[in-house]
Amino acid sequence: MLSPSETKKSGYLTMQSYSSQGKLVRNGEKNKLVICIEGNIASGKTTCLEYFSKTSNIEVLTEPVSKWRNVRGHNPLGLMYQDPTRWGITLQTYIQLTMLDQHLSTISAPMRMMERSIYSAKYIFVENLYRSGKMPEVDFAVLSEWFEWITQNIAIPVDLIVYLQSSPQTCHERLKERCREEEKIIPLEYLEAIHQLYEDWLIKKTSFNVPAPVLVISADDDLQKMILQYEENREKILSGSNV
Ligand SMILES: Nc1ncnc2c1ncn2[C@@H]1O[C@H](COP(=O)(O)OP(=O)(O)O)[C@@H](O)[C@H]1O
Ligand SMILES: O=c1ccn([C@H]2C[C@H](O)[C@@H](COP(=O)(O)O)O2)c(=O)[nH]1
Repeated sequence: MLSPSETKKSGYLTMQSYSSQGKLVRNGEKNKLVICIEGNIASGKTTCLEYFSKTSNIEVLTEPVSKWRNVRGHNPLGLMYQDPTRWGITLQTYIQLTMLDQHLSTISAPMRMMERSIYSAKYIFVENLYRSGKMPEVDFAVLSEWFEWITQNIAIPVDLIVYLQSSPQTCHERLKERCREEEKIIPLEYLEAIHQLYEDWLIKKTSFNVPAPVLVISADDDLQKMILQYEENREKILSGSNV
């Protein structure tokens, strides 16, 4: 066990020490803001991040989808959509790892905006697979044990969640337009289930712990109107506040 003053170096997980709550924390990044952009598939998260990436002093991290489509020559994202019962745990284990990797990576600017989080991977996507009967109970139990160990032992600070709230119909249209090969088989009902889980988590706050204040932005508008909304909310977002 490390004492509070000790640090450990292991690749990118450098300079960690135990905080007063007994969690591993990253040193030297306490004053940096972390904003997570959350929302349904194709709600416009990447487009939003692209817009804010033009602002100086912001580091933008998009979801590592290319890794999820190619890990050592395998495509766990595609496999999951083809056979969720068999491959759901494979994809979600890898997503949990890659999201943890992003949360723990060194922040290169005063502020980080990142796409989704380790929290939505578990509370939305794993939960959806399990509730829809497509993830065996043992797979859900193993993933849950991993998630609980991680969140109980490692500090994963988030200062603000920006929720791009969109109708499942809008997302379905945009998803068809984007035309990602693996996602061609996603039916509207899948997006409706993801939407409901997001609403219960971030709006009703009835399902799981919400790790940060939530700023809700309606995301059904066209791009021009979205930019107006981003400008209206710029100050709140950049100060990490929802009021
Ligand atoms: N406000 C918008 N109006 C119309 N199309 C949009 C809008 N925002 C994004 N798109 C398009 O919808 C698709 C999904 O957007 P994207 O930003 O990739 O979503 P996400 O990252 O949430 O999955 C892309 O083809 C993108 O160009
Ligand atoms: O935990 C997760 C996170 C994402 N996915 C899937 C959903 C989409 O097909 C892609 C990327 O999501 P975007 O909303 O387009 O960024 O990954 C998942 O299955 N599980």
